[in-house]
Amino acid sequence: MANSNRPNADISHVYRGTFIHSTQQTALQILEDTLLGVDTDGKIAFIEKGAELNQLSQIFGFNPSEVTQLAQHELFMPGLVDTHIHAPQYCYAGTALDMPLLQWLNTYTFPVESRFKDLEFAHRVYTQVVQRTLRNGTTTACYFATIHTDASLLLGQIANDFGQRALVGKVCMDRNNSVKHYKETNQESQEETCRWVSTYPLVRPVVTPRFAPSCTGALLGQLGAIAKNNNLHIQSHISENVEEVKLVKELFPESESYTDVYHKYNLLTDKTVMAHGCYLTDAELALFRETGASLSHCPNSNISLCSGMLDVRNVLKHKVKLGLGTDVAGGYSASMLDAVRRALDTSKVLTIQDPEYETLTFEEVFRLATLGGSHALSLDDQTGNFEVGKDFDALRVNVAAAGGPIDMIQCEGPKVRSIGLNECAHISTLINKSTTFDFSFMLIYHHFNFRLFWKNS
Ligand SMILES: Nc1nc2[nH]cnc2c(=O)[nH]1
Ligand SMILES: [Zn+2]
Repeated sequence: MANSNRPNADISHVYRGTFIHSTQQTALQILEDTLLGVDTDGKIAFIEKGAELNQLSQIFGFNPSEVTQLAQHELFMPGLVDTHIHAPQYCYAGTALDMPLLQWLNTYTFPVESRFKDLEFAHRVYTQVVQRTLRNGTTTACYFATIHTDASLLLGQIANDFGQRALVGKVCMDRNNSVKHYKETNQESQEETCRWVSTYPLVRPVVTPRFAPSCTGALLGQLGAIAKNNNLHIQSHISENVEEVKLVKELFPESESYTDVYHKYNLLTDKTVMAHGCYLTDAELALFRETGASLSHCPNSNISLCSGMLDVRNVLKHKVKLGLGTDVAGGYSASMLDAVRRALDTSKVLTIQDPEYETLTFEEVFRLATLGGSHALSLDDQTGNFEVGKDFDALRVNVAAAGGPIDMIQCEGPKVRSIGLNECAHISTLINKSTTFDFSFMLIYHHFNFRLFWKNS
């Protein structure tokens, strides 16, 4: 039995069945007939083989008859981590994808985001995005809100009330020549960020310069200082599209690169997550690695806005922390399962272009959507996989749920070793491996209290 267990913990729940997750060493580990104990604080107290039941029940003082046994077609996997999503943009997700980034921001995004001054409207949209992402299995989300502090506070409150682990950023921008009413003065942005940081009650605040073109150097420097003085997370966008990279060169001629702009203003730290990075050079990736900053790969958005394709293999080679993001509404789907599929698609397109290119495996992308995301957000001490001491933040998956998206086909054949389910709805004992998946979920969280959500939605 592993000596990392915590025998003094008070156990509130014990589950027995199949657990799948990622570790640093193994992209997808399948633990069959496994026992996992959760303590009264919602933390994992032990994870052991089913055969150890009697011994564990004595050490931890629980009754073996109270163990929750998963059915044959059920499994637990870690909650999905969306490392980059714009909560206000959920209200137009799936529309308005007919322009490249900078025109798209000016034409659709800024006018819509300016409406979030209206708290009633914000409440409606933010409730919907939190509920929807939870239903899709996102138990941790790193949100951009808008420039409005009170509406951003509301988003944090709503995520907390529904039990979603959230990082939330009040967007900062003191530069906007196209939609002039949707920006702050430098002083407002600074003062409101400080108010945001100090009044934020529950969920973690993130310092959020929208991206370099929306901020003056002065504001970037002030935000870097606020993050440093309060040891805060930072999020922004980088090198998403060619025109944007060119614009940054013009706006910040003294900087060596886009990455250098953020670095100069102390915005690249081991608590920074930057979305996209499609056009980063190897030297810029090395700077990410050096500073401990991470990237959020948002493949749906990159394709939908015709921005580019991230070479994930190269990012991994540079040992830069990497998670997946939906980037709603540049990405049209609020589902991390979609992000998994699009990440695989993009990788395969890169292989079509260059047959030597080492395509990502399903297992690697599963890891990006779970452990990779928690690592990218510096939350890997709390979530991302099933390790003793982490929160039990899990999805209970029933692949045979009545009315669910998957048909079970029983036939003779090799045992399924890989949890890769096809959207066209087969998991059969003949399919050894496939690339995409769709689940019937039951979400179980223990990170605040025991909460049970949307059964099989
Ligand atoms: N995809 C995307 N890129 C951005 N760059 C700056 N703002 C945005 C945004 O809202 N979405
Ligand atoms: Zn974005």
